[in-house]
Amino acid sequence: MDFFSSRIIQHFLATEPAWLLLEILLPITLWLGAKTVYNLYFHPLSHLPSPPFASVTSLVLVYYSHYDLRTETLAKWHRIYGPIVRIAPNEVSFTSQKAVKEIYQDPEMEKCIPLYGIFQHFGADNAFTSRTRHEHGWRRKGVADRYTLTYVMSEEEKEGKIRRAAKDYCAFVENEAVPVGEKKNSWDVDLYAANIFYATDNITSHLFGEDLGSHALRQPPFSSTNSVIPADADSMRKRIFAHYGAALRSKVYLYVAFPAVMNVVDYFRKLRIALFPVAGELVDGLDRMREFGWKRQQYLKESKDTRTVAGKLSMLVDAGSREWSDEVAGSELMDHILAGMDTTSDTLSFLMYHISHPNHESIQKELRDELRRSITGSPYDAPLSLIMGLPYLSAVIFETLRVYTAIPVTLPRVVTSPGKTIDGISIPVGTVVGSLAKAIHQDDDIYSGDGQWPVDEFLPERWLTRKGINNEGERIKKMENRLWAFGSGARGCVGRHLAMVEMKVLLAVVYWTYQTTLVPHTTIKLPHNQWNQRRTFRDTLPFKGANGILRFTRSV
Ligand code: HEM
Repeated sequence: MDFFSSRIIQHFLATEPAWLLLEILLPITLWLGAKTVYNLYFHPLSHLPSPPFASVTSLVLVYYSHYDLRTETLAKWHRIYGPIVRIAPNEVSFTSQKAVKEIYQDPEMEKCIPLYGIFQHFGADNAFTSRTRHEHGWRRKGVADRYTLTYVMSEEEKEGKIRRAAKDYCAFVENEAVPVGEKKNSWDVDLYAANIFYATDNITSHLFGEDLGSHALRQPPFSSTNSVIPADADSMRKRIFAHYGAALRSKVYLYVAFPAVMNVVDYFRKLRIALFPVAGELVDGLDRMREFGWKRQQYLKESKDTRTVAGKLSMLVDAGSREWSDEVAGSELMDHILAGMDTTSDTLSFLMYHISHPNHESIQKELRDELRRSITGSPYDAPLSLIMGLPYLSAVIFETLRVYTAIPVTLPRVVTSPGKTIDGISIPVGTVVGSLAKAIHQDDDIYSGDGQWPVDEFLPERWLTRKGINNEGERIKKMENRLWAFGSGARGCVGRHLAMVEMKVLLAVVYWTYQTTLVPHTTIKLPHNQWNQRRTFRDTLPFKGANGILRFTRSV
């Protein structure tokens, strides 16, 4: 070793700097050149269409991701290059229905780790982060029965928790938002706050029961000496605002582009958690939510109320099953909290913002007319089945999920079995493949109604049956089947029915009661920076630079 290093040092001292530089740069250049030639001409994916440089280096995608342009760029590439695009040397994006089926319904496809690993909690995987179908299947089975449409509907019909949360929402608007004018019928509302409080109260009450829910919209209805039950709504609100840390989540693209490097980063993250379990994670805003979930789960172990998701999981832990432990159950519950907060509230925010714009007044009017026509008494007491069946309300939500998909990005999977073909193309083991809702939802054949409704416009009427035209039911069924806002296959969204019930109930109550409009100028200072910080809002909102305030005026 000494001999070797002294030879290197001698060589280093004896060589002209220019030559030295050449000696270093030449092998690097040759290596890069060889890799470029390989990627362009000899790689098994080299025959696929690809934008300039994308098939040579992942840095092209990293560049677009860094500037929040990845999703838009991929959708554009698909428009130019067709349904199969090689978007990086080792990554292919697909949009056809056949491909989506072959990727997301194939149990041998694995989740792209370490990307999904960053959603682990308490050092444990959950259904969402599980890599293989074996790791995923039993976790999903443990919770799935608490999220079927029948279960969600019958719980709501019996308990009315979601409708109570909608009532809390209106109380929040009228008691806590900023009043406008003298008439006492108009309020300027921090839309992000109202919607995320609503979504969080709902998912936490579904997971832990109403008493142990987050109570962010209204003060807890009772005083309690139990430290698990929040003493006031304010502390919960602060927790919610802080949950979306800048942390690793905003850099997810690095996990796909540089898995080896991110594996090292991940190793140290896991080491920290292993050394300091639970408390080791209490380092950012998200950890305060973790603390919230963990405490409730521990508390619920005593109550044995198996109607809630947490109660059901406690039962599985108690039953001594090999797989379920406190940490695994905690990780699952925590994932549901996070998965149920932003997605549902962002969708609501996009929708409400869109229909509050002066150009889209007619959509809001049509929605209100339908609600006023159909719901005769108080909207809080309207039968759930009536709300769920309203065609225009459904159409507006479907169109929002299509145009402003809360998760519009690629859902990456890794090919693990040799001989895999997708859309007729043979894909080597180790390739990252995926699809993205943003591109799928632009499918002209499915969504344009033979050119009547351009796919890049927000037109709820595409979801309604036209009079005097045959096969309208079939046309709409096809659109619903192609709608990919909730993903698909065994790993598609488990909470989709809960989300749909929450959204329909809130929109029915709000648009029965109020008219909402944009507020171009406001002096209100928001107690959070979500409108600037979050990629979803920065990229997706129809009104970039939106101030986040919506005016609610009681309808006469
Ligand atoms: C509008 C609202 C929602 C949207 C757009 C949405 C979207 C999605 C999507 C696209 C996936 C698939 C991710 C992937 O394959 O990588 C997913 C998975 C998931 N979602 Fe949702 N979601 C919503 C609401 C909810 C709610 C309310 C919950 C409450 C529990 C929830 C829980 C989950 C879970 C646990 C998974 C992982 C499922 C698994 O891997 O087995 N989501 N969601």
